Amino acid sequence: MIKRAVRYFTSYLMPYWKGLILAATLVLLGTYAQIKAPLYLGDAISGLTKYLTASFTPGAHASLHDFYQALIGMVLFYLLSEIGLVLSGLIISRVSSDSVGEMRTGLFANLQKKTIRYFDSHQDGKILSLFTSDLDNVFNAMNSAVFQIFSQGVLFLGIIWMMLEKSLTMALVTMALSPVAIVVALVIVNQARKQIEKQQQATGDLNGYINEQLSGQAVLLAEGRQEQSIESFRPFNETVRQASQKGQFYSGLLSPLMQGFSLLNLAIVIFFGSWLVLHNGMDKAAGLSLIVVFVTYSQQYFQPISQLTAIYNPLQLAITGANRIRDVEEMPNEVNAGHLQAGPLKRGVALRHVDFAYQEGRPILKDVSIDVKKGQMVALVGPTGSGKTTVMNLLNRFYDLNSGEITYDGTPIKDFDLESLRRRVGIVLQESVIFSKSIRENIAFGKPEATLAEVEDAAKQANIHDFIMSLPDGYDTQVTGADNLFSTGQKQLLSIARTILTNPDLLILDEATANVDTVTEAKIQLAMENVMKDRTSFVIAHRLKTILSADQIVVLKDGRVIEKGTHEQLLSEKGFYSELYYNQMVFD
Ligand SMILES: Nc1ncnc2c1ncn2[C@@H]1O[C@H](COP(=O)(O)OP(=O)(O)OP(=O)(O)O)[C@@H](O)[C@H]1O
Repeated sequence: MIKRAVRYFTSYLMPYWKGLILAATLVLLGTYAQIKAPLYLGDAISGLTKYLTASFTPGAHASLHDFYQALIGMVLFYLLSEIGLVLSGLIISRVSSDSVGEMRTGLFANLQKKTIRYFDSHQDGKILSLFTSDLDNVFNAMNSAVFQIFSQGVLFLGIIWMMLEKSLTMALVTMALSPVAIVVALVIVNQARKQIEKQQQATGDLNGYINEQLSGQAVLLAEGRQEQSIESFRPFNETVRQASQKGQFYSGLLSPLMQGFSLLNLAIVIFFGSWLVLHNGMDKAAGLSLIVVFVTYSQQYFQPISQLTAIYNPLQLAITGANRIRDVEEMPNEVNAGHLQAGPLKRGVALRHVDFAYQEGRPILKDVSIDVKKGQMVALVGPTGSGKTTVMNLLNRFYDLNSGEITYDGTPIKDFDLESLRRRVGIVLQESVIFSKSIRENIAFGKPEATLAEVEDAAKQANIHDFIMSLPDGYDTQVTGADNLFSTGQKQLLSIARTILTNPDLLILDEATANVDTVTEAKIQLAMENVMKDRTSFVIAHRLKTILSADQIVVLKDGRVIEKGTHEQLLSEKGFYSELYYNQMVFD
C-alpha cells in the first residue's frame, strides 16, 4: 500500500527533480547552520567567561574579541539556517501545489475515460471527495509532511552527530530520555489516528445523510417531515462531534507533552553537565560553554521527535488518499478497440439475440432481437423495470453485451471506433441536462462550431426559439446550476434542439413522463416529430400518440420481447399489449 502511494507521488514529483534537489540542498545547508550555531553560542559564553575572569585577575589582559567573534558567527549561522529553511519551504510549496494541480487534472482526465458502469456504481459524493478530501490530504502531506520528514530527520541526525563530536557522555545524557518520549509520542499518535478514522467514518455517514435529505427536500416538505429530519440529524452530528473532540484532544496532547520532556531533559542536562564540570576539574570557560551548547541541543533535540511523530497521521491520510486515487485510475477504462469509422446509416440497426446483465447472475435482457430499417421508428413499451432504458444504453455502447450482437448497417457496433459511432447516435434523455453555459453553448454542445443561424434553426424546430428570444439576453443568456430558468418541459425542448443540431443518423429518445401543461406537451410532441422526421429512431414511448405513430411497437416484459408489430397487428393478437390498451393503462 505504501509502495503504491510512493509510486504515485514520485510519478508526479519526478518532473520537478531540479527544484527538489535545490530544496534538499537548502535544507541540508540550513540544518547544518542550525546545528552549528550552538557551538558559536558556546564559544561566546566561553569568551565572555574568559573576559570576566581576566577582568577580575589583576594584570591579566581582558578582551571581548573572542566573544564578539563567536556572537557574530552565531547570528550569521542562525540567519543562514533561516534563509535556507524559508527558501526550501517556498520551493516545496510551489512544487507541491504544481504537482497536486497535475494530479487533479490527471484524475479528472482519467474519470472522463471511465465506463458508465463505473459512474453507475459509485456515488457522486464519493467521486467528488477524491478531489476534495483525498487530494487535499495528498497536498498537505506533500507540502509539509514530506518536507518535514526530510528536514526534521536531517536535523535529528545532525544534532546527534554534533553532540557525539562534542562530548560522548553529554550526548548520551541528552538522549537518555528519548526512548520514553518516542514511545509516549507513538501511543498518543496511535490514539489520535483511531479517533481520526472514527471521525472520517462519522463524517462520511453525516454527509451521506445530508445528501439524501437535501435531494429529497421536496418530499420532506410535502410530507411535513422537517422536524423528524432534524431529529435524525442529531445523532449523526453527535458522533462526529465526539470523535473530533477526542481526536483533537489526543493531537493537542502531543506538543505540550513533548515540551514537558524537553524541559525535564533540560534539567537533566544542566544537572549532569554541572556534575561533570565540577568533578572533572574542567576549565570554567570550557565547562560553561559545554553546558550552554548541550542546553541548546537538548531543546532542539525534542523538536524532530515531536514533529516526526505528529506527521504520522497526515502522512497516513495522504497514503490512503493516494491509494484511493490510484484505485480509480487503475479501474478499467472504456474499451475502444474498434477501428471502423461509422458512416451515414444506409440500411438499419438490429439487435440479435442480445443477452445482458449489469451484475453477474442477474440477467436483465434475455434473447432480445429487434430490427429497425432506416427511417423507421420503433416504440419500446413495457412495464417499469422491463429493460427499456437498458436497450437504449446498449445501442449507444454504454455497456457491452454478454452475448448476441447489435449491428449498424450489418457491422457489429463494437467494431466501430466509439467516437465515430456516438457521433452518429443522438440521445434525448427524460431528465435533460443543462450545463452552466450560455443557452447558445448549451444547444451547440455537441457541435460547438455551429453558427448562430444553425443554433436558432434547431431551436425553432424544437419549439423553444420564442421562449429563448423572450429572455433579455436571448441566446447569450447564461444558465447557472442554481437558477431555474427552464421548466422540465422546456429543458427537454432544449435537449431536443441540441440533438437536432448534431443531426444524428440514429435517434434514441426517452419520452418524458413528467407532467407538463398541455401547451408544453403539444410543443414537445411537435418537437419530437421534427427530430424524428426522416430519422431512424428508438423511442421509449409513454404517450399513446407516440406509440400509435410508430412503424413498429416492441413490447418488453422482464427483459424479453414478448410482442412485436404495428398497433393493429398487436391488437389483433389480443396479448399483453391489447390488454394494456383496452384497459387504458399507461405504458410506463
Ligand atoms: N446501472 C445499473 N446497475 C444495475 N442494475 C440496473 C442498472 N440500471 C438498471 N438496472 C436494473 O435493470 C432492470 C431494468 O431497468 P431499466 O431501467 O432498463 O428498465 P425500464 O424498462 O427502462 O424501466 P423504467 O420504465 O422504470 O425506466 C431493473 O431491474 C433495474 O434495477
